[in-house]
Amino acid sequence: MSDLPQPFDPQAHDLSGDVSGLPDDIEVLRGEIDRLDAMILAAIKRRSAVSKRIGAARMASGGPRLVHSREVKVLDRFADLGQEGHTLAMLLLRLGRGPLGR
Ligand SMILES: O=C(O)C(=O)C[C@]1(C(=O)O)C=C[C@@H](O)C=C1
Repeated sequence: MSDLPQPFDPQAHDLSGDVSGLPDDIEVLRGEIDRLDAMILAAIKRRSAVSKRIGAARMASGGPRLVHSREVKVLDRFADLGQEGHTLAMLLLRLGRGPLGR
């Protein structure tokens, strides 16, 4: 096995929306939320770092800082969460590209 970090594999985790198998125990349910928040935070940090790497690589080869078509794809991905999904996707894009206008 390589020592290189492997791409995130969502299938290695139970991320299904069906929570009917969980017990009606607030402590257990809170534990699940804590576990998910830790994963979400780690995933957001990793996404931001990967996004910055792409931006740096693109700009190093003379490309633009932003790619509108890719941003539209990201926004589409979150569309099933409605307006909140749009807001969330915009926040993810902002975290990855850093402050604009500098
Ligand atoms: O996919 C790219 O080309 C990226 O630079 C990544 C990313 C993103 O965070 O998803 C960031 C900035 C671009 O405007 C579009 C998308």
